[in-house]
Amino acid sequence: MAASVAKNAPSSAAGALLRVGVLGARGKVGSEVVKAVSGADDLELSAEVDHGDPISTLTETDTQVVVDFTHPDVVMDNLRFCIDNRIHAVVGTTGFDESRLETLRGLLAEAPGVGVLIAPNFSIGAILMMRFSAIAAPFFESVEVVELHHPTKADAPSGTARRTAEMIAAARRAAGCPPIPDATSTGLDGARGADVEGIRVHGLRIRGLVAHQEVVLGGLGETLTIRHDSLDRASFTPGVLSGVRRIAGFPGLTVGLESFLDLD
Ligand SMILES: NC(=O)C1=CN([C@@H]2O[C@H](COP(=O)(O)OP(=O)(O)OC[C@H]3O[C@@H](n4cnc5c(N)ncnc54)[C@H](OP(=O)(O)O)[C@@H]3O)[C@@H](O)[C@H]2O)C=CC1
Ligand SMILES: O=C(O)C1=N[C@H](C(=O)O)C[C@H](O)C1
Repeated sequence: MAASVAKNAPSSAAGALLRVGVLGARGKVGSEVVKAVSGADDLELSAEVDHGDPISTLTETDTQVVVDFTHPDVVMDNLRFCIDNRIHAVVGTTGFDESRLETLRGLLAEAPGVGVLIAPNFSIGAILMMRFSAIAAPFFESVEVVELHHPTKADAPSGTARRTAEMIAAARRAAGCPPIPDATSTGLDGARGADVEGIRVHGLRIRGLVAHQEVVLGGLGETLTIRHDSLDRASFTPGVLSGVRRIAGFPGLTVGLESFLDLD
């Protein structure tokens, strides 16, 4: 391990700038984060690391907080490095299931004071769309999630869709809702989408799109559609910067940027 104490006091408190490194710095979202960090008065861009660059740049540059927008296949190794080196991490990369989260909790237990935020979506509109969907879900018989993204997206369903479905399922369980009606007994595999805790999730990959989601709810003689559109990847950066500024105050694992917001 390169350091024995967490670098968990935002140095801006002492007048210095908080040193922020970006993993996936040349990617579609990472490059927007680089611009946003560079433009923030209280932050200093300490490292830009992309595929093929040495991750040790982070420790060599005394990076205090890392932002990761890379790929589901590499993010766990990146986080192992950060936690071992007592660097806080704000993670947008998707692909986190319960087993990955459990692994992170184990690693963080060995690194007191280090904070890791995993947020399936950093845009405020998407966070509210998820929250509104969970609030509405127990009031309707039917609910399904449709996510729509650019065709270069690595994973399906999107992390946002998976999390939305989990939140909806939890809200319906808590309210004692019966299973969603669906009489389908024949057809082609996949035609009804993926099943996330009893909630159907459908994925579209369409050239020209960025990141979009609809949650369609239905009851007796009515439907409600809750839709969010990220039209530009800049939509993710205010949430990322909030995470960067606050992560040191949240040691351990946090899932969802909403934990940092006052939504209740
Ligand atoms: N939470 C949120 O709000 C959002 C999350 N995302 C998620 O973020 C991730 C990235 O998305 P996006 O920017 O569109 O993808 P991109 O493919 O455009 O960017 C990923 C970048 O990471 C690079 N990379 C790959 N491996 C490593 C590594 N080991 N170390 C450093 N860099 C590496 C890639 O290089 P190369 O291409 O050469 O492999 C690429 O430049 C996805 O999981 C996506 O779902 C996206 C938008 C918002
Ligand atoms: O890959 C993307 O583009 C996005 N990924 C995240 C996800 O999988 O939910 C967030 C947003 O949908 C954009």
